[in-house]
Amino acid sequence: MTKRADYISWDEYFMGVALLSGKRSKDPSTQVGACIVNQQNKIVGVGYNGLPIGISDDEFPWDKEGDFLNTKYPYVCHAELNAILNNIGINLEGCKIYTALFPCNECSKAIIQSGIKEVVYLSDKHAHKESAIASKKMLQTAGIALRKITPRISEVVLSLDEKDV
Ligand SMILES: O=c1ccn([C@H]2C[C@H](O)[C@@H](COP(=O)(O)O)O2)c(=O)[nH]1
Ligand SMILES: [Zn+2]
Repeated sequence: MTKRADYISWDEYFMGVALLSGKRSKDPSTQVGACIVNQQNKIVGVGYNGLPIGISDDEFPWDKEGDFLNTKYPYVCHAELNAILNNIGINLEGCKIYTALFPCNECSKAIIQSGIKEVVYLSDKHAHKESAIASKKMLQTAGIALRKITPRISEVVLSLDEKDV
């Protein structure tokens, strides 16, 4: 037998893990997942956007508009920050972070401080916002590589049917 040719690339694998993690998010508008990978291509942290531990995602708002305190924005812990905080207890110096959405300025501060050296992202849908502009400025000044990926495949289908294993 010859080996499979249609296996997914490292980028597709790690972005896929980030996206799968994002499926845990309760945010009705934007589900973000992030996956941190070390220099040996080992996953060392994952996260998604969600409320901090102990804060009920049924009691706090998920609205985007209205009075600030009645929106999700002051409460949600972002995917990239969660991935950093959830890491397996190592120094993240030299790691890469895969994230579905280009990190905001607050996540970028945490990325820089943690020693992560590359940000790999899929969507930059908030590029026009001041937070994204500030974020790029900080990441570029800090010498962090930014790479938008365009996967060869548009989806990865996962069957949970035991017969497909
Ligand atoms: O760096 C980021 C930026 C945003 N998020 C999360 C925070 C929110 O839950 C959504 C953004 O909501 P919109 O409805 O698109 O404004 O994404 C994140 O995890 N990381
Ligand atoms: Zn953020």
